[in-house]
Amino acid sequence: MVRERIISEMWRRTTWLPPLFSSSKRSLVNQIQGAYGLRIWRTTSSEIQKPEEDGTFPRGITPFITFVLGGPGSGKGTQCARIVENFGFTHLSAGDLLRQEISSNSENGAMILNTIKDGKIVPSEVTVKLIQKAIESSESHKFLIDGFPRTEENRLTYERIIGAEPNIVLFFDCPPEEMVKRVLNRRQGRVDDNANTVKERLKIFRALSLPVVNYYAKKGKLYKIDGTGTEDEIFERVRPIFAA
Ligand SMILES: Nc1ncnc2c1ncn2[C@@H]1O[C@H](COP(=O)(O)OP(=O)(O)OP(=O)(O)O)[C@@H](O)[C@H]1O
Ligand SMILES: O=c1ccn([C@@H]2O[C@H](COP(=O)(O)O)[C@@H](O)[C@H]2O)c(=O)[nH]1
Ligand SMILES: [Mg+2]
Repeated sequence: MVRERIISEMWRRTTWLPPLFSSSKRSLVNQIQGAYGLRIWRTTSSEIQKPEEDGTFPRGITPFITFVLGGPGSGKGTQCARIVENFGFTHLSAGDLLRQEISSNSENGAMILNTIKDGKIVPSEVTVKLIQKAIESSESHKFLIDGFPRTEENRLTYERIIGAEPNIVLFFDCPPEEMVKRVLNRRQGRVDDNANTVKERLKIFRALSLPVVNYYAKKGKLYKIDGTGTEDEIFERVRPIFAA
C-alpha cells in the first residue's frame, strides 16, 4: 500500500514539468534535445550510431527514442498513430515486428506464434534484434517503440545490444476492465485477443512490465497518461509532451 502510494506520487511528479524545463514554452521533447545537446532531427544520415564507451555518438548523431508502455488494450497503438500523424515519428510496434516474423515463416516464427498465443514474452534477444534492424534500416531519427520493454530483462538486453537508453517513456494507465473490454472488441483477428490469453497478458503486465514502468519513473523519464476517455481526449493529454 505504502509502496503503491510512493510510486503513484512519483508518477504524478513525472507528469509535471521537471524544474530544468519549467520556465520555457518549448515542448518537452525539444527541451530534452537542447538540454543534452542532441542534434537529431536535422540530420540527413540514415545510420543509427552506437555510442562510444564514453557515451558520445559518432558525428553527434543519435536517434530520439520514446518507449510507449501500457497494458494490453491500453491504447498504445492508437495513440502512436496520432503521434506519427501529428509529429512525424516512426512507429515501431514490437508486437507487429514479431507478427511479421510469423508471417514471413522465419526460423523463429513458430516459437513466436506459440509465445504470443500463450500471452508470454518472446526471448529478449529475438525482439531486440528485430527492433535494431528496424531502426538501422530506417531514415528516421525519431522513433516510438511501442510495447517494449515488457520486462526488466528486455530492458537490460536492449541497453546491452543497442547501447543506449530511451529519451522519454510514455505510460498509458488504464483500468484492467477497460483494457479487457477493448481487447475483446478489437476484432482484428489477433490470436491473443481472447479471454484466456488476455488474462495471462494482464498477469504478466502486472508482474513483469510494471517494474519497468517504475524503473523509468524513478529515473524521471516517465510520462504517465490517463488512458481513459475518448481517443481524442487521450491525445490531448499526449500532445503537450511533443508540441512545439
Ligand atoms: N480511448 C479509447 N476508447 C475506446 N476504445 C479504444 C480507445 N483507444 C483505443 N481503443 C480501441 O481499443 C483497442 C485496443 O487499442 P490499441 O490496439 O491501440 O491498444 P494497445 O495498447 O496497442 O494493445 P496491445 O498491447 O494489445 O497491442 C482497439 O480496437 C482500439 O481501436
Ligand atoms: O516486446 C515484446 C512485445 C510483444 N511480445 C509478444 O507479442 C504479444 C503482442 O504484443 P502487442 O504489443 O500487444 O502487440 C505480447 O503479448 C507478447 O506475447 C513480446 O513477447 N515482447
Ligand atoms: Mg498494440
